[in-house]
Amino acid sequence: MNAIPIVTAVDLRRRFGEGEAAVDALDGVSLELPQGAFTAVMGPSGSGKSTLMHILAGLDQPTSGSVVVDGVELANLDDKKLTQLRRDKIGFIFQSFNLLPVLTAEENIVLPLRIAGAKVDREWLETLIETVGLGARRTHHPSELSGGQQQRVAVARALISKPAVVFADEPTGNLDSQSSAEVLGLLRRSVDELGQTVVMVTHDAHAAAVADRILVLADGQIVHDGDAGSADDVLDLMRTVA
Ligand SMILES: Nc1ncnc2c1ncn2[C@@H]1O[C@H](COP(=O)(O)OP(=O)(O)OP(=O)(O)O)[C@@H](O)[C@H]1O
Repeated sequence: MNAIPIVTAVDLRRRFGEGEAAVDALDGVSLELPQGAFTAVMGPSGSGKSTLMHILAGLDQPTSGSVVVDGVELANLDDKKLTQLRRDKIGFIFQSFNLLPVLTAEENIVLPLRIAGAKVDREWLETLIETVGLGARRTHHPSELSGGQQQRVAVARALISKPAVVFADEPTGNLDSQSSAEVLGLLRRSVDELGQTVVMVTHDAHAAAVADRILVLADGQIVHDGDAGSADDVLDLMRTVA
């Protein structure tokens, strides 16, 4: 594993609300995500997983603490520069696919580049379409695709700009087990074959076992950080720490 951190967070705190109603969603989280690693983030509902992802991806600001993505301190960026950084360096995959229904699979994949006014690297597009196994369905619209196929389009869309890091928030949450396995296999290959850095929130031990490393959050703090191991190892881990 390459040791260069693509994402570094130091003492992140995020408080929602004020006074007696205040919730500390993150309560002092520090971490480094090395390049070319697949990290799963687990933990009980309400432990701060989504809040952490949103802050690492520049979608939400911490109450205190710092985030550096690919050498850039997010707190130093104005809105325009932050939007640009998210566009250039970060890919997202959501539970609900978030594809545009009026666009074909291929048009959805290249949409981030079109929005940015950036040129489409045709060779890379072909590689991605091939890798995600959508060659025969590139002109289909999302309504003509299965959930698994839609999520594969979303994975290709997240990778099209060759981002420094891909954040996936429960990417298999809406999929059956076979489609889940396909999407997880795809994320795994993006790490192994393309050197992609991937961070994935999941509740599923089988999904987490595909990662290299597992972070477990509880009450806004990291309570475990270690190698992923097998699905049974992950289940044991969740029983003991969360
Ligand atoms: N916008 C908000 N306003 C107020 N409280 C919030 C907000 N977002 C999150 N919280 C609170 O912060 C805590 C952490 O929420 P978060 O969504 O990060 O947890 P999670 O681990 O992702 O949960 P889940 O697994 O259910 O998605 C929770 O107590 C939640 O109610």
